[in-house]
Amino acid sequence: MSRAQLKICGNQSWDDLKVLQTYGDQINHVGFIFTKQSKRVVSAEQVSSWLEEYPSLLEKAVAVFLNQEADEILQILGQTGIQTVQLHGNESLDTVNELIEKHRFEMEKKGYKGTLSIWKVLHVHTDVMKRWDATHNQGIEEVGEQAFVQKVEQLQQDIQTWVNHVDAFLLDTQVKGSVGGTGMRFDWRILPLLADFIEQLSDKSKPLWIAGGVRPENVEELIQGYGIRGIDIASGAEVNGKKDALILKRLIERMGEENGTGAVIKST
Ligand SMILES: O=C(O)c1ccccc1NCC(=O)[C@H](O)[C@H](O)COP(=O)(O)O
Repeated sequence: MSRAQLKICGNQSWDDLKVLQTYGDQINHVGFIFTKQSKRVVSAEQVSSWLEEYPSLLEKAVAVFLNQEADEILQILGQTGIQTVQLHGNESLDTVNELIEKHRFEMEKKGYKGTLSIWKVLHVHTDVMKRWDATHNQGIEEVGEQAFVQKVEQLQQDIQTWVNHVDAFLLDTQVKGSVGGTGMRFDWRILPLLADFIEQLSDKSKPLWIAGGVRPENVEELIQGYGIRGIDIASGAEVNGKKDALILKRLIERMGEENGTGAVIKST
């Protein structure tokens, strides 16, 4: 039995990292966002100075990008030393392959061994699930269910496309007009259909992270109810845009000491 894993994303300051350090052992990954489209954007200079101060965070660090060129991503990785990237947009397989190749070349040139770890984000739109729910309640099942089934099939197709090219999947809420870090959850009833699918395709070895509106009040539902083993939070650990020690404490307490089977995707 082991704890579900925790990633705290969108860290923006020394103060945020100081708060995270208090719970260092319980936090498996810390995320930094390098897209200007985020209100939580940080620069490579800032992050490398923070990681110099807190070197134990380097191996936990995840660099988040949104539809950026391979060369820009590589430059930021080179400056910060981060080796895990979260691709949050509609990046193509070509971009990912270019990224992997160029990263390998750079590492070899420097005589380093490290390999790049790639997490692909898949977006679950709030609208489709709401429509499915609403039409179900009104008994017009066919239209709503069709939209739901189409969305599941599309996500399953995306999983199939990416499964052999990435190290982990992250599901996040897609809200019209926003790109991430929305603080809104998607309809988690879709989870078994996607988690089981990933499990079948990847022989249980592909971690699945859930983001979007997770907070202390609902994290148990994800872990106990859906067997999820990777929890990703930005807004749900903040007060006025800053990471908050009390919320983190509550979150970690709610996640429990030993809260599952240790399977990364889901317990069966
Ligand atoms: O958080 C952002 O501002 C953000 C902006 C653009 C792309 C990604 C972004 N966040 C990445 C994350 O992994 C967040 O943790 C995830 O979106 C969940 O956020 P939240 O619902 O706020 O917990």
